[in-house]
Amino acid sequence: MIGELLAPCRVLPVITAGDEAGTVRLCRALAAAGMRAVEITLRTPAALDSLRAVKAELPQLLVAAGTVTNPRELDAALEAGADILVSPGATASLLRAAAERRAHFVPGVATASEVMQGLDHGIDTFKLFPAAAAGGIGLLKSLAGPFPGVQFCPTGGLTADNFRDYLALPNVVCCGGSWMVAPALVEAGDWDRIAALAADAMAEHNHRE
Ligand SMILES: O=C(O)C(=O)C[C@H](O)[C@H](O)COP(=O)(O)O
Repeated sequence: MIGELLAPCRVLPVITAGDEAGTVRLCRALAAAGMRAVEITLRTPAALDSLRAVKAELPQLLVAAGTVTNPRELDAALEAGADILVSPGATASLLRAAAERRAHFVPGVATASEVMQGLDHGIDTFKLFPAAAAGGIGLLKSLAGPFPGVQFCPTGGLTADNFRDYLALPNVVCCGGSWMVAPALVEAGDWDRIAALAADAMAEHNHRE
């Protein structure tokens, strides 16, 4: 189910929200360039209000809350209207809370044991985090053996140059990354570059469909 939501998104831009208006503007540019989903990390004071504003202004955009690290944040993100909850990790309390709320939860994993803990809670789609540092393409290929039904959204260390190599793997449902919303681009208001990187992320190239 969550895999069906994520597959058409291809790339999930990981946004650190500065303020509501700026985040809406950024998300509008990403949507205009063809992106279908964004992840707004709960790392800044403006994150939840920004998420709420993006949901109100751009209802067609799938909005994930990122950096959800405990059940309190999970509830706050759901209350703000998040469609999906993404975490860098997979604690027992988060897995339990997400199951109780029947939320679309994508826990972060980097090992086989963490995947198995998620499977025990009925989860089959995970964020691989930190993807590049944890083993990247080689780790994903290795995990495909014991976990044939499991899909990953690798995030952390992906770039405009390598994300297609990740997307081409059969067990990768989509990729996460901040390269098209890098703070330097956002602060400089380089909307053309942001739009070009976003459009490139959505271009088909060699992605399996
Ligand atoms: O806070 C989270 O939940 C995260 O997802 C951590 C990082 O922001 C992403 O992994 C993006 O990483 P980069 O694309 O390497 O910038």
